[in-house]
Amino acid sequence: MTPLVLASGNAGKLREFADLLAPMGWQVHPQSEFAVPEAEETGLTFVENALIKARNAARHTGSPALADDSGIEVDALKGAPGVFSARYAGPHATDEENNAQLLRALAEVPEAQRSARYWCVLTFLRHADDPTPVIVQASWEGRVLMAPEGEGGFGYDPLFWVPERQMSAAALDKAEKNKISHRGRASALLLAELKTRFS
Ligand SMILES: O=c1nc[nH]c2c1ncn2[C@H]1C[C@H](O)[C@@H](COP(=O)(O)OP(=O)(O)OP(=O)(O)O)O1
Ligand SMILES: [Mg+2]
Repeated sequence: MTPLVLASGNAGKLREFADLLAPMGWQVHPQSEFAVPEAEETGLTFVENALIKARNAARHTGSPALADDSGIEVDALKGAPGVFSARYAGPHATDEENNAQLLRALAEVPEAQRSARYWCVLTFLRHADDPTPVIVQASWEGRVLMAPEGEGGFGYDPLFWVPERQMSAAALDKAEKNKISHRGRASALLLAELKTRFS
């Protein structure tokens, strides 16, 4: 069977996708296994960046590729950091640096005005020149906490309060996060669309 290349270098995403894509019954390999060079994320939208990443991986491997472009949109910051979430504190920022940057930006903002949501766009390309990629997206509503809470997850999860569970995303267990998150719901949409189109 042709392997599917997962066009991401983010260990947190890769862990979540291991479970989320299991129902696909497809052999999924992270792009690191093929030494795919990192693509420059020059898009202004999640869709553009996800296409750039999937195309780059498909081009370098000759295999179908799936990419995830995601981030957090904070209302009090007019949607920032958005597509720049991974680079919020600088071009090679760590999760801790990005979280510290977000807390600084929101230092004067009270709890009631800290609404935010995660976005996740997934793109699937059969090959690098695929003119009809599968594109799905989903969001997840929450709020930015005043201080980090919880030990799990990755990225902004310690700062992301999940109203429907009354805990931070980092305090959710991983199956629970996958059930309700932006990535979990985008993955469900992707699997449904792949089934309709290709079976
Ligand atoms: O469920 C999540 N829980 C916490 N944080 C999250 C989540 N989902 C996205 N995020 C944050 C991480 C990063 O700051 C940015 C994604 O940036 P994004 O460019 O899509 O990913 P990345 O550069 O880490 O890896 P790659 O591009 O190789 O997939 O949003
Ligand atoms: Mg990235």
